[in-house]
Amino acid sequence: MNDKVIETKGLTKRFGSFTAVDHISFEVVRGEIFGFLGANGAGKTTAMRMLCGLSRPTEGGGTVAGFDIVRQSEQIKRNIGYMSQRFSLYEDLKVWENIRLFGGIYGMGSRQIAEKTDRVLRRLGFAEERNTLVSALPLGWKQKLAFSVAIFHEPRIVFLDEPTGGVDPATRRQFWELIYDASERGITVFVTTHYMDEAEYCNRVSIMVDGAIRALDTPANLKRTFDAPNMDEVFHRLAREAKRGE
Ligand SMILES: Nc1ncnc2c1ncn2[C@@H]1O[C@H](COP(=O)(O)OP(=O)(O)OP(=O)(O)O)[C@@H](O)[C@H]1O
Repeated sequence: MNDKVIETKGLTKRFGSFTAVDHISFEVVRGEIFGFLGANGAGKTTAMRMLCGLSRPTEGGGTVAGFDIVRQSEQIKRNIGYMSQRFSLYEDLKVWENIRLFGGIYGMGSRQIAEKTDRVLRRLGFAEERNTLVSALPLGWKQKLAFSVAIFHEPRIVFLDEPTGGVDPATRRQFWELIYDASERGITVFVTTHYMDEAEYCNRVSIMVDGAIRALDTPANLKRTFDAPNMDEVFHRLAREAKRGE
């Protein structure tokens, strides 16, 4: 089995004469937690949309979960998980209804969904909240539920776009315990974040500056290379090079 869950070569996106993503090439392997960092406007969302089969590269290409991002974008959409702060759960549906809905979208049968729902709710400590409307849950709980829903169909990879925006460090750590669980089960996690404590939790981190990948390594190696005490310092040193304003 191919251990590479993402492989890109020269992946590029231009909007007119503006190059939003500029020839990025990298690989991510099975079970890896890969942090995708960059200042506002660096090109993260544009790159992630291409990886998810939602936007066609202008040049270059790659594979995700074994599928070609240009020719097999439909298969990619069915075989990945996705969660963002902006798009996740339906607030006016109950906890179990959200799970059923997303399980169905990803093609799971009702029997399978029902069995797995119990397991997932128990694991989250949410068994009592099964019939609660999502709108009534605290933000940190919503995020944990949204993550569990995104991986409910056991995709090979889950894309997380700033999944923990707006929550305190203690709740973020609980969220990351779920990420580690998923990674131990072999699910690859591709995560964008603006929180540098989260960057420290990743196996490897890439930092984009003006559309290009400027650094890519483990947090420990990045700190050594840039002679910095923490990822915050590494990030700001590179982000300062950016020509694109906020
Ligand atoms: N559809 C589009 N048409 C023209 N320019 C675009 C389009 N989408 C993105 N851009 C530009 O491409 C650049 C990269 O944007 P992108 O949203 O990928 O950055 P980002 O790193 O995700 O930033 P943020 O952290 O703010 O979400 C920005 O300068 C943005 O204005």
